Amino acid sequence: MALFRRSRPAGRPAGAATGGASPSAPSHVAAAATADTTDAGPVVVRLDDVHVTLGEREVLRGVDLELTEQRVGVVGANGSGKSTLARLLNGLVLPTRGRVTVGGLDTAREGAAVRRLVGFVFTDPDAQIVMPTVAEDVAYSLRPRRGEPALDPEERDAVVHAALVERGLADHADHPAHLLSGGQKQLLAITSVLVTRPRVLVADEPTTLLDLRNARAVHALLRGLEQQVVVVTHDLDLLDGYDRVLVVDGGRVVADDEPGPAVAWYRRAMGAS
Ligand SMILES: Nc1ncnc2c1ncn2[C@@H]1O[C@H](COP(=O)(O)OP(=O)(O)OP(=O)(O)O)[C@@H](O)[C@H]1O
Repeated sequence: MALFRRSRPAGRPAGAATGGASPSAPSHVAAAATADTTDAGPVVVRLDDVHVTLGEREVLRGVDLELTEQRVGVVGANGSGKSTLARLLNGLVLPTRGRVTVGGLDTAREGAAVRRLVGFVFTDPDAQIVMPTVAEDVAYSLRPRRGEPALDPEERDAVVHAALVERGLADHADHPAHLLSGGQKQLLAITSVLVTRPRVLVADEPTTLLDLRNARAVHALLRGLEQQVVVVTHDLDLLDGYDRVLVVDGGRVVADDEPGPAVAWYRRAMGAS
């Protein structure tokens, strides 16, 4: 792919809630999630000359970005480096060269604090559902972290219940998580991430395993969140209304624009229009 002129507009600033009130998190969770940045304004995600080598292969090659928008989409061909880029944002992958910061926190040195700010949703919810029942899985996210007091069980259960009600999963609270449908599992995985109230949510192809109706439901959920959202997807139509779309190719961000021009450029580059 040829490099695309980077004409990214400023985009709508993040910070303003777009609806979808979150269940109230216990005070220590909320405090942990916001301890490292000011509450006002967006969390600034910065990548400075980031290179990532995995095995013998340089998967990302000199990525510079500053993300502050409420809704950012990431698209690109298979193997282009999208997942690697997404995983950098909460320290699941660290740069081989360069630096990634979130709210001023360096992912390489302050990974735990970064992960309180940035929640991550995987493609396959089975990869992130860890407890036997639906309610237990959400409660697991509220376990005390190092140096923090454990939650009062009643308070924890109330937070879990509110989160399940909000996502339409309350009737399944005591059901085995592995018996949920694919769409319900992804909702559970997202609920378990959101219950800790991250300020940024990164989702790596969260709808790839879902049918059209569930895919749309998950995208609608992501759209309505108060958090900043960065979503990797092959589902180009669902990026309508996003603030910014990045096109990744060969380990570089080759286009960076509003959804209309970025997606049109990507379709042309893929020979699909
Ligand atoms: N641990 C690893 N060791 C070696 N190479 C890896 C490793 N992880 C990923 N890669 C390679 O890095 C490249 C980019 O992978 P990545 O998963 O970021 O791509 P992607 O754009 O998300 O692809 P897809 O759309 O298929 O999910 C791929 O060629 C992949 O094979």
